[in-house]
Amino acid sequence: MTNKPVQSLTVKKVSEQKCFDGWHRQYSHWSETLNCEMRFAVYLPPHVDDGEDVPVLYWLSGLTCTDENFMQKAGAMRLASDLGMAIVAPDTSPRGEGVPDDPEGQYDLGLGAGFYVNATQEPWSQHYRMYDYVVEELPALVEKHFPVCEKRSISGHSMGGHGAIMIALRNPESFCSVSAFSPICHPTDCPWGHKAFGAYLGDDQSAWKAYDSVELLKRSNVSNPLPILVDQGDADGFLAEQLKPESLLQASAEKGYPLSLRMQSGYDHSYFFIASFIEDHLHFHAEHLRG
Ligand SMILES: N[C@@H](CCC(=O)N[C@@H](CS)C(=O)NCC(=O)O)C(=O)O
Repeated sequence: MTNKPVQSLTVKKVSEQKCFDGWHRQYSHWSETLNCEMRFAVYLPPHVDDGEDVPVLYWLSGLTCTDENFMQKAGAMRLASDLGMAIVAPDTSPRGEGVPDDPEGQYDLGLGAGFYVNATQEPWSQHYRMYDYVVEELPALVEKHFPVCEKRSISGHSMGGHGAIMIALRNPESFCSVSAFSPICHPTDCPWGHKAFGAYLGDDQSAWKAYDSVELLKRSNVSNPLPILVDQGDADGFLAEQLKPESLLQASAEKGYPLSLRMQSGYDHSYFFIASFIEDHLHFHAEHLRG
């Protein structure tokens, strides 16, 4: 049994490294939303040591990741330090004893595969509420414990790219900009989405649409659109079957919603691709966070 702490919204520092004059830290905390102990990572630029409140970029990772993949592989911290931007990277699912996993042990359901939705089906619904965690609990924790201002942007990769675009389209007032690498653009129309949404949300596919970026874009308000930047490698092995950026592009064209989709020649699905373009994304967000 997990020991549930009496006080919510408390955090415990579990690691700390100085990096480009700022700090990379990991924190653990009890999540009321996910009903388990969680860990997240934060990069704080040197500006916070001078008493400045900084804007935050939330980063959502893909299948199999934890809070560590982005921080260790993307190479984002040098520029985040220069730009005075904090980065917060949560885990990709609830974790720990009593949290169910895919009965078949596959990587694309259960642990490491929360898909940023609120599960409604057994056995998932007690813990798999990553939508509420990212939209509500995590920002509340971050804004309570770190010297950040209320300016937020969001980005992510693959399953996390789906999470970033979907969450931003559902909460446009909460973010200044959104970007994604290789996002799962249309989860209601690909095998990863069918497997996860079927398990977490049930067989009624009308319930899936609330978490599908293409469906959300079709229904979005274009009068004040959020800036969206998407990078996609054309040598990505998941592109045709799972990612479907052409569906997002078509919805944005039909709706008249501005979207910048850049196809990048020769790049695959890995963090080598993310590392190659992360600085463009940080500059993009910095521009909109400043505005
Ligand atoms: N090839 C992986 C598929 C999962 C995958 O490619 N995960 C991506 C996100 S969808 C990732 O970022 N992996 C971790 C890493 O590269 O550090 C597998 O079969 O386990």
